[in-house]
Amino acid sequence: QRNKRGPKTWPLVGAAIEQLTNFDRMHDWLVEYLYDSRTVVVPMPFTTYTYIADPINVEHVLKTNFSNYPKGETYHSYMEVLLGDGIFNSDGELWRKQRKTASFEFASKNLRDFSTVVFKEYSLKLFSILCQASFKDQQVDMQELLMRMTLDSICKVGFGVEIGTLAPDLPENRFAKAFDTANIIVTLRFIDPLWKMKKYLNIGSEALLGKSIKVVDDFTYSMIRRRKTEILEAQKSPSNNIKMKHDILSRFIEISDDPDSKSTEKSLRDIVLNFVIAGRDTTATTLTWAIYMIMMNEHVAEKLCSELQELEREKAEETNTPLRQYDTEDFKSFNERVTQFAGMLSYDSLGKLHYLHAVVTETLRLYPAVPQDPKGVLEDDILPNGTKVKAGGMVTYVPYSMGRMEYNWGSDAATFKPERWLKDGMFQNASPFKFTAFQAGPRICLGKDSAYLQMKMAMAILCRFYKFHLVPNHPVKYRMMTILSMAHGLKVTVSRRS
Ligand code: HEM
Repeated sequence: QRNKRGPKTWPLVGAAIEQLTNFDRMHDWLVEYLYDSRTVVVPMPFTTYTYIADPINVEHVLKTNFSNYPKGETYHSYMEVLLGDGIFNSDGELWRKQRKTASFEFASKNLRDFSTVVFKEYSLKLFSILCQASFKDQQVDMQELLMRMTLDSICKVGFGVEIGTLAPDLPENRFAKAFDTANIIVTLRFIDPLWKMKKYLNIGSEALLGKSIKVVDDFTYSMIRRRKTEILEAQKSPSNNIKMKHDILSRFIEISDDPDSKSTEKSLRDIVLNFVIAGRDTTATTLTWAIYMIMMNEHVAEKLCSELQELEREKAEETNTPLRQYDTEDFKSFNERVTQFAGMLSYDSLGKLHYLHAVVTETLRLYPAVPQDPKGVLEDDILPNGTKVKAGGMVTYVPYSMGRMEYNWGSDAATFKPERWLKDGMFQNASPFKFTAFQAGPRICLGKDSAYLQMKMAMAILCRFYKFHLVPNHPVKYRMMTILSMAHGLKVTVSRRS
């Protein structure tokens, strides 16, 4: 096999041995192969995985021959217990219908306005926790805090409910804990060959999964019932002036054919949980890597802070309101000033922060929250570069590798350089088939704009007023999961900026 590109293969087991021995560093293992050849074929026992990093092949799989590359039955059966038949976990007509309705809802101004208020509120809660830590000189785990922030936010936007995991004493919440446990266990099914047996016998991780799903379901169904009652009351007595809610669940109840029907409860449950799963870890993980990137690149942190100060000055001038003086040693004046700054942040003003947009996008190029994304193959096909793929195999586009390839980004591909996204100071998009952090084609991420809104809100508030410092010797590496989270969290100390 000396002249062959790709991992070493053996009879029967294919390349499984090399892949398993590199499991913990699999994303970088793929980078090494995809660097030499843009497509890597990895034969495994009973199937073949084809990994692709060339935008031409990616476009073929995600768009041109989209119908040949569904999520597939395996993915559906592993995830069904948590995601049901929600948008994330369905193909064909079932997916198409949900996509249409959800796209319409996501474009709504009401949802956007409501999300902006929620994202600001929770970014400020995180700000307060960091403020306490900075005065007490305490270390914090940014990843844990950001996970709490995005969970609280998506529960508010998704169900219209406060679950409060970001309260100052960082309480545990039954739903949050059960949701996290369920999410981890279904993900582990992909590498645990014994999960079906454990499920049948109701033992170990599968028994715990069953219990966690029950907690998640009880909570979700009680929310659905509560919202339905509120909506029916509001519809019955419009004169009472009961305000209609803008959370995703309420919107879907309102548009369902018969809001009172029991049959819609399961699909409503699936809709909401699919949004929680799609939007929570992805956003928190990206924010965690973004904080890490600005810590490692001080000039970026400074440039970002300058852009935020510039916005502050402009807004103060526009509204003829002087900026409040503050003293970083004085808790009260420091907090009053951040409240003033937060008041200046709206959907429109965040839209003007081109450097911040570039910082977040550059983070996603090198640390995409979904580092690889496999698709099933329905029928034999030939990719544009001539690679043959067989029905029943898997084709995986690999955003983590794609972002690091010189053939995609030039000789400085490995460097964190937000400027690559700017032309005359304005953010310029790249082709979604080259920058694939949000996928591309008909199934491109539906929450992209919402995610940017939340990430920019949080980054603006935090990076204007804090400097982050990595705790010495804290190991930063990814955990091998479907989401690119940090294996040991991100331990930092925080200092206040004048
Ligand atoms: C940085 C943040 C985010 C990233 C990197 C991201 C990335 C992705 C990716 C790669 C997919 C395709 C997944 C697949 O093929 O299974 C996807 C799909 C999706 N995302 Fe996001 N996402 C983010 C945030 C969000 C948010 C905040 C929401 C909603 C609140 C959301 C909603 C969705 C939905 C509904 C889909 C399924 C679309 C479909 O299958 O038609 N995402 N996202």
